[in-house]
This record gives sequence, C-alpha cells and structure tokens, in this order.
Amino acid sequence: MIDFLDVARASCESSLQVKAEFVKQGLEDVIEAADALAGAFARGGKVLVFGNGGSAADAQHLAAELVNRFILERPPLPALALTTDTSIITAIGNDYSFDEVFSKQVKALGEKGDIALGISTSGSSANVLLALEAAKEKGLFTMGLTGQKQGGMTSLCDILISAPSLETPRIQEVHGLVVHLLCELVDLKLFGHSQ
Ligand SMILES: O=C(CO)[C@@H](O)[C@H](O)[C@H](O)[C@H](O)COP(=O)(O)O
Ligand SMILES: [Zn+2]
Repeated sequence: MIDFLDVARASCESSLQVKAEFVKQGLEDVIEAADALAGAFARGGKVLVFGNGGSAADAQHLAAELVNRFILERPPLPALALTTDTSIITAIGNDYSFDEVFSKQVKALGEKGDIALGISTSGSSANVLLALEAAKEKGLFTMGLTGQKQGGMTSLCDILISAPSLETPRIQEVHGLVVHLLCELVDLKLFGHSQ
C-alpha cells in the first residue's frame, strides 16, 4: 500500500533540498536579473514574460505583482504576460504554429530597452526559445528561468537563472520563489525599501 505521508514527506524534503542548493549558488543571478529589470523600468522599458503550463502561471504571477503591487505601495510597473490573450494565441497557433505563439507577440510588442523573460523548466520548449530568439533579433535584453538542463536557453539568455534540479515540479517551486525575490529586489532598488 502507498504510504501517502511518506510520499508527501519525500517531495517536501526534495523541494527543500533543491531550494537550499539554489540559495547557495543561484542568488547572484537573481540579483543581477533584478538589477536589469529595475534599470529597464527606470529607463521606461517594460518586461514581456512567457512560458507554458505552470510556467505560464508563473509568468502571469510575476506580471500581476509588477503591474499591481508586491508588498509595498508603489506605482505600477510595466509587465505583460504573453500567455493570456486566447484570441491571439489561438489565431497564431491555428494559422501558423504553436511554436510561434510567443515570438509573434514579441515581434509585435517588444521594443529596444524592454526585457524578454522566458520560463521553461526543460529549457527546450520551442515557443519559448523562438520568442527569446525574436527578442534578441529586436535588440531586447533577454533573461530566462530554467532548470539544471538549461537546453537551448543558455545561448539565448543574457541572464539565466537555473534551479538545480531535473524535476519539473521542484524546478517550478524554485521559480515561484524567484518570482517573489525579483519583485522584492526590484521594489527595493526602485523605491528604497522592501517591507
Ligand atoms: O506545471 C507543470 C508540471 O509541474 C506542467 O503544466 C508544465 O508546466 C508543462 O508540462 C509545460 O509544458 C512544460 O514546459 P517546459 O517547462 O519544459 O518549458
Ligand atoms: Zn506544475
């Protein structure tokens, strides 16, 4: 019989372990990414965020915190998740291919001075890679959230934040933390306080 307590405990342990490892080796990349975001916002740029499945949810989570607020009262910051407009996504998916659902939006909305942030736990989702490629072609600064494998994101991201795991859920749990860290550090850099 399955011992559900054991299963849940093992997943929690593994999540904690991956986060502990990330705290040891990943925080400098997070600070660099927060610097880039704060700098882009200060200069009038915006961030375009995209990913699939749970990473689409992470993209929307980040955009929501930036546009609305995180913990502090502060002015709205310009962020757009490219995962939310079903008319755009179905039209591109239907007429061209699902691989282009984010890249076409980057081509339409991305401007020099903006940041493109792709989220992929495998680093190999074609629509995320094509969008980062399109962003590079348009002169945007590119950033990625990925896992241990990194896939094609290594060569396409100016800053790449990697969660040290090969398991999608564990990687996503680190990405959730990174989303909140980015919001906290951007607030601190732009508005001088974090709580
Ligand atoms: O949330 C999960 C699994 O935890 C899934 O929805 C997962 O995000 C989807 O399978 C994605 O399509 C995976 O894409 P990627 O992270 O490899 O780019
Ligand atoms: Zn998930």
